[in-house]
Amino acid sequence: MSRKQVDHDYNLRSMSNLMGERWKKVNDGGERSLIKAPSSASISSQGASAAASTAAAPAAPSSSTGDLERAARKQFQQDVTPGFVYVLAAFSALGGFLFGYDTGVISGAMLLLKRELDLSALWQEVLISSTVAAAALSALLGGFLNGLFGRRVCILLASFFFTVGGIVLSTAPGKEVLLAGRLIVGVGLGIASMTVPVYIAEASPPHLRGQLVTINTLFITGGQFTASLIDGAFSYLQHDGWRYMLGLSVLPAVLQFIGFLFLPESPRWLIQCGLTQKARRVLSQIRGNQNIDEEYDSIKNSIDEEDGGGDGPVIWRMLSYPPTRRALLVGCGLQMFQQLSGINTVMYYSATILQMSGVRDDRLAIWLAGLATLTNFLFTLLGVWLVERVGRRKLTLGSIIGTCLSLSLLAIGFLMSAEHSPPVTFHPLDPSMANSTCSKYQLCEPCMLDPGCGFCYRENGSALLASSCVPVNKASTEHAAWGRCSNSSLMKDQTYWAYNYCPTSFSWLVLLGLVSYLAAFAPGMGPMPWTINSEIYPLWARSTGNACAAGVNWTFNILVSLTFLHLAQYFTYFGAFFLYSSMALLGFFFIYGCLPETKARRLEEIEALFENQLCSCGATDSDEGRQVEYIRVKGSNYHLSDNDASDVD
Ligand SMILES: O[C@H]1[C@H](O)[C@@H](O)[C@H](O)[C@@H](O)[C@H]1O
Repeated sequence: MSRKQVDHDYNLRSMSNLMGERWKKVNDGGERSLIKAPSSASISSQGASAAASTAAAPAAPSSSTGDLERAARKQFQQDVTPGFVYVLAAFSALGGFLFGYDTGVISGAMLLLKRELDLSALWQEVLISSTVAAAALSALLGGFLNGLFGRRVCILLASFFFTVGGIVLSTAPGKEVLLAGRLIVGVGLGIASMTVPVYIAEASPPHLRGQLVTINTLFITGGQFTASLIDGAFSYLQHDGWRYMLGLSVLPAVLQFIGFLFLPESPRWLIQCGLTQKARRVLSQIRGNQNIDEEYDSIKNSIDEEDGGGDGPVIWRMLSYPPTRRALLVGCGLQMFQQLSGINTVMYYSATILQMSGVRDDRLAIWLAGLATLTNFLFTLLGVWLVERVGRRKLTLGSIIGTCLSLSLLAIGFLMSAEHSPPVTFHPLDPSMANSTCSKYQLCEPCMLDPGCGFCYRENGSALLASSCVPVNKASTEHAAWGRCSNSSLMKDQTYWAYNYCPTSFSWLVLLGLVSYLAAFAPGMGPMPWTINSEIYPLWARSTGNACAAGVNWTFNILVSLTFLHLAQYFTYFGAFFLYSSMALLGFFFIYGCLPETKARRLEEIEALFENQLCSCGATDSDEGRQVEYIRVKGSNYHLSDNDASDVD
């Protein structure tokens, strides 16, 4: 957009972003657009004086309002967002894709791995959780690396780790090397998960920031969906199928690495490092050679004004400076509640839920579980669409309340299934005469919840016949240790082995709960914790804040996954899902009270939103977006780069 055009047109959008900071001086004559100032404490006084002048100003004649609207429309058409920022976001979000792929693919790969490498339950657990544990630690380290080397180098580093990890995994001769590969991938995951949202947020124009950062979560769920397809496809390859599953991640990783050799560093990080000329060049490149004076000055000024909260390590300064302390609490709280709402348990458990609903074939259940990842993906797309329309706060609140309700539905579904649990009617004798606890159970429910037992039954129409509770085969949970269900060739005549579910006529309720859970969680609670964290910290605290929040996400991820089966064993599935539902309810109150709206604000404005006491947001729920009002403007040469703050009279 040329400077000349700016001289003669009104850029409402830019003004909307600017007016939170100051009123622009204009010449005599014509009309003036007034965007209500944000209502945070620091800016409200300006807003108040402006409102007073609005009230005093005579209403603009409708023809002038029409001119203003036409001018604004014209400006919007000219002010198209350059495509480069989308390219940049897409290449960065490949990090999100790898996040989703690498966390999702392991469940399918494990089915083959445990057979081929004869893995014990402990090794399976170690291989699955090592990646998440490594991610938790490296996310924390990522904060330090981000500050030191910049976002671009960190993304290059993450894609390097993903590539090396993928190669190690696909060529691993044994479980020890597999573990090394999983750890390497985990390091990449941690760094990518905290860097990518920050990089996208710092490069995006304010009106698109939420949408572009949310695309990263869309890529995460896209990665999870792709992983479930690849798992399904390669599960037919009994030999070495897992090598392809785990190795395919190398492709997007290499693509991202090559892309980032050409993509620029974040302009905000460059300014922070004093590389101002380079920052200008990069900003201009990202904005498609539009006039960047005003944006550059605004970033530069706010960085110059930042005092960084005093001396000492960044985390200490963040904790001792109230606005960043509050932002950190909100950011980490959001990530914690995201995981405590049980997303990864629900996703992991979807195959079993489907088996409860009558899908008896294991492979079909794996394919259908892909439907759950597809639902998660599609509803994240809805989040991308909604985030700039309804704002982060409303989206997150709506999502968590839906999540809470659908978790209750899931819990009720499990409760009804347990209440109508089929009885054990047949007590076969253990050939080894060992005294198994399984023979004690009178119902399917407690039998299925005991990790050592499973339910073996015959089905005739809707009737269950000769149902027994027998010990599970220690080497594979797919079979019983002995008897009718010990061998697939014996499991004919409609004889089924249910290891972690019970046949039930209430499965539709559970299925309904699963679908509504994903539909509610995916647009808000899935992406918003990442999106909001990328924008709530001032630049000096951004890497550290995101590192801590990502660390909290990964830590609670592992905590929830590792405790689920124990929870289910002690409190039943009903208890476990009811607990997640209560956590979501707590999360609702936390978000209602503490999360301010950050939509359309400049990153540099957002610190002011945390100046008030924590948990005062619910009381001032009005702080959502800006309103456009009209008053008379004197003259039409409002200038974007005119930074003098002598204000409108
Ligand atoms: O935001 C993501 C997303 O919602 C994923 O589906 C989930 O697996 C991750 O744990 C979460 O951080």
